[in-house]
This record gives sequence, C-alpha cells and structure tokens, in this order.
Amino acid sequence: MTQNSHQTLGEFIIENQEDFIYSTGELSRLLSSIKLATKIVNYKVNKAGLVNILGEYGNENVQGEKQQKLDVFANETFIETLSQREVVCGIASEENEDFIEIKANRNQVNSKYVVLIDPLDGSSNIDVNVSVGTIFSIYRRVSEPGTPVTLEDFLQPGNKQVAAGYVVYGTSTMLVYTTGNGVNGFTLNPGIGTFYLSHPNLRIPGDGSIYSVNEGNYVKFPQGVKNFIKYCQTEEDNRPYTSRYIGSLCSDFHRNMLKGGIYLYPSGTNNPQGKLRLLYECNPMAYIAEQAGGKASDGYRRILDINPKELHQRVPFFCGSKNLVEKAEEFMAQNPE
Ligand SMILES: O=P(O)(O)OC[C@H]1O[C@](O)(COP(=O)(O)O)[C@@H](O)[C@@H]1O
Ligand SMILES: [Mg+2]
Ligand SMILES: [Mg+2]
Repeated sequence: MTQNSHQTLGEFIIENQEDFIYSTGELSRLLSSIKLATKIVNYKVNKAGLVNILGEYGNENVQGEKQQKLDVFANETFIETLSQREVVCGIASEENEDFIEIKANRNQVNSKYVVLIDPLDGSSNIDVNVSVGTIFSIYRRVSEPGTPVTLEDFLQPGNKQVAAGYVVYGTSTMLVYTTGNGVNGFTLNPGIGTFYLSHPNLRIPGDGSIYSVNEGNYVKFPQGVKNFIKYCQTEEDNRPYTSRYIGSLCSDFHRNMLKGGIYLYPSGTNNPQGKLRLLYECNPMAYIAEQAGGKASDGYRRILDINPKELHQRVPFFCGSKNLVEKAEEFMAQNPE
C-alpha cells in the first residue's frame, strides 16, 4: 500500500487498486463516482439554509419516516451520478422501497457491482446544523453479468462486502473507506474541491471511555443494556465514562473511532429489532470497524455474519472499541432476552 500525506483520494484509489483481489479498475471508477456525488451533496449541505433545502420534502419513505428535502436530493444525486457512469448494475437505497436496476440504452449495464446506500444519515440533524453523513456498501453481484439483477445480489452477508465507507459532513467533510486492506480517511479541501489523505491507516483504540446511546429510550432497553449503561456510569476504575450522542450514526461512529468508544442502538420494547438498517448502515460500519481493529455485533452475533432476509431489515447494533463491545456483550449474555 502506498501512502503520502498529500496524496489525493483519486491518486490513492488508483495506486491501491492492485491491492484489490478482483482489480480491473471497475471498482476504482465506482469509488471515484461516489467521491463525485459526495462533493455535489457536500456543496448543498454546506449552504443548506440558503438554498431552500431545509425541511420536509412532503413524502414518507418505505421506513415510514418523513423524507427531508436533503434526503431526496442526496438520494437522487448518488443514483444519477452512479447510473450515468455505468459503474453499477444495481442500487438499493434507504429512500427507495425496491432496488433499482441500472440500464443504459435499455441494455443491462455490464458492471459486476451493486451498491447499497444511506444517502443522508442523521436526517433529524439536518435542520439544526448538526453534522450528518452518507454511508455506502459495495458487493460483487452473485447473478451472472448480463442477466437481470436480483434481490439476492443485495441480500448478501456483510462479510462479502468488497468495499464500504461513510462521509461526515461536519466541521470539515471527510470520506472514510475500506476495500479490505485497512481504513483510510480523506479530508475535503473545499477551496480546491479535492479530498486529501489526512487519516492514513485508521485504528480504533481497543479501549475507550465514551459511550453513545439514546438514553431517552432507557426504560425500553433490554436488561443487559441497562446494566451496561449503569456499568459505564459507575464511579470505579477509570469510570464513569463520558456520554456523547450526536444522533447521526456517521458522526458518533467517527468520533468513537478516533477517540475510542462504543455506539449502541439496541432493541427496545417499541422496536424489537432496533432502528438501524443492516444492509446500508450496520454492515458498512461493521466492516470499517473490524478493518480498524474494532468490533460490531447485535449484542450476540457478529453483524457481518448475519444473513439478510429483507432489503430494509433492522438489527440491534453494538459497535466500536473491541473491549467495550465485548463488555456490553458480557452483560447481554448475563441477561439473555
Ligand atoms: O433519534 P434516535 O432514535 O436516537 O436515532 C438516531 C439514529 O437514527 C439515524 O438518524 C438513522 O439514520 P437516518 O437518518 O439515515 O434515517 C442515525 O443516524 C442515528 O444514529
Ligand atoms: Mg442512517
Ligand atoms: Mg438516511
């Protein structure tokens, strides 16, 4: 792997494509298209209040959530940017009920990749100028190229991902991704419109003193989670830990990756499967966490080994520093649901 701190994302993608077992340059073109779509979304996010893109769009998505204008803009931007470049044969998105087969001139796009995407993560923070993100997950299709794309091409376990990443539109805009050879972070220089390698070889500290969970749901949590939160708050050893919760998965995950910590979105009496979606939120973040030395589970099972059944299925999510996730799992095992 070649790295120098002033390397651009474009150079990094090209210079490291040989590390990718299926390397033909196709994945590099796909990653470059995601980079382009990210810049277009970033341009809107940064001046959201000035360009009438705050507030609700007026529709509900398949999750029953009110779509924000920026959800729709980001969704359309990623779908258009990837489709026009014929770098994917199919796209599944949080904002679309079904997957989209990409056709060019009515013919099947001959790409071997499908992408699953959360175009705008942390939607509840858009209107209040708190950082939001984008999450993507890439697989090789399982159906034969040239044949219709199938649901099976998307319902693959996370351990089959060939690449995954997220973007944080925060104080600066960062894109963090992996193709299975470690995790690297790039910061956008808005003046030039170029991403530069700013965080090479990211590693999550094994331990940490930050826990991120919406404690407003405390009474609905499983006993194991309640006990883990009490453990974090107990004055003992290097505890109590610090509670930090932004309410944007990308931003909470990113902070915990840099500082050490755990993010939890457990099941609750109101949502037995939790809130986060396995395919385009938990799998990509779990792949990045593991590639950076961290861990991700649903409290019991490794997220990446879960066999998906539905496009928008949800799973409880425990992710971050290895020792903290294992501690939380200990409490879950002591109080099985
Ligand atoms: O407001 P809650 O229930 O704590 O949920 C916050 C979580 O939901 C999400 O906003 C879900 O993602 P979307 O915004 O993409 O739907 C996560 O980013 C975040 O961690
Ligand atoms: Mg999300
Ligand atoms: Mg979203």
